[in-house]
Amino acid sequence: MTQQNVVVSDTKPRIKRAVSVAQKPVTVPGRYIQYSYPRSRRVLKNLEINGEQRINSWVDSMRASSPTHAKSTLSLAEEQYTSWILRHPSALDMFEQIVDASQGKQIVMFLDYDGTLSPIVNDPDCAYMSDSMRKTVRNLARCFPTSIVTGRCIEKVYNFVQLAELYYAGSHGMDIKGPSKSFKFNKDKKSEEVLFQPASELLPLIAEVYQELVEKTKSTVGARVENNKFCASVHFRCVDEKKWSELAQQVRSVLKEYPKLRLTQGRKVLEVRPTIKWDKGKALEFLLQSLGFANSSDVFPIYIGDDKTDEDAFKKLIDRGQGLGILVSKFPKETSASYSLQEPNEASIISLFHRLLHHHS
Ligand SMILES: O=P(O)(O)OC[C@H]1O[C@H](O[C@H]2O[C@H](CO)[C@@H](O)[C@H](O)[C@H]2O)[C@H](O)[C@@H](O)[C@@H]1O
Repeated sequence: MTQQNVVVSDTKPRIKRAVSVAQKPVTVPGRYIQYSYPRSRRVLKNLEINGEQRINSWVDSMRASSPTHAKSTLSLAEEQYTSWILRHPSALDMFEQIVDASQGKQIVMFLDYDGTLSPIVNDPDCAYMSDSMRKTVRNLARCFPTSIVTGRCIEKVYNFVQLAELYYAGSHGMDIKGPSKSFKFNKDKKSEEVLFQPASELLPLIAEVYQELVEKTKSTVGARVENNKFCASVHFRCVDEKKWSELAQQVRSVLKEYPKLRLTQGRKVLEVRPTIKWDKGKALEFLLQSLGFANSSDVFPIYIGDDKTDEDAFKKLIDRGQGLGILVSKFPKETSASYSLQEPNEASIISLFHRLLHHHS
């Protein structure tokens, strides 16, 4: 089994790493500065580590994030929060700078779903988006090409979002669809067709591993496996913390038979996905290309996300030297996003969207 990016957990205030890493400023068009982590650190983060060791460290990191453990690090969190927020200031506080940087450029919006457009809840089937968020995203899509980029499969996320005018990149970007031809940003005017499925030949394999994961984990109370078409998600949120190691081992024991699949970590979830080099960052690039901005310097992509998997998109923006990433997080976290938005995310995200719309009108 190969593994990458198995690093972040849900609520853990990862202060020490977040503030101790020396960041290198990267100038981007506009008046502000983005920060990126030194290459050696990025390479280090992506090193594949022995599976067993990795699973143990992941479970340890989840334990440390549970409320009882988190209390002991709270004062540290408070102390160091100020330092983190200086590096990743609130996108609302920096709104004028964002507007200045995007001047004369086409803003293109990329939005993660869970934890960004909808609150994190125990039951993944109940992660509803509010009507006010839907209305605001609809308005946003009238002004700027807008995509949902999510770990969920397109069908599920569409049921929540219900906006036909958006682009959707489901299964961590492995299933990309465009909006119907009636919408103005669909330049090709080809309606609702599949734009890209880079791992389509692995569909039967994912279906098979999903069934095996269901079977293997059924004895663990609270465990849940979600079929996300090109990925499968094993949820830990409702499992007794004492059983997390056991559940992680169950997942690992299934995965070791599937060299074409790998494991990544999200918020109290392990995600099984193809080993192909495709992620939310690649999906962002693909969508920009589909929109006709492949080599354009007149585009300003804004990506908003809350999760480890969104970091690939934040990094892609830094590599392109365009636009900016906004991390939705209550706690300081190691991130390649330039700015932050804090929970309750709905209020702050809607407020940011309203300000963008107001400025555009
Ligand atoms: O890329 P995203 O849109 O952020 O999707 C990532 C995963 O999100 C969902 O799980 C997360 O949200 C659930 C509902 O709030 C929560 O119960 C779970 O603990 C979180 O990990 C979704 O269920 C997964 O399939 C997505 O891959």
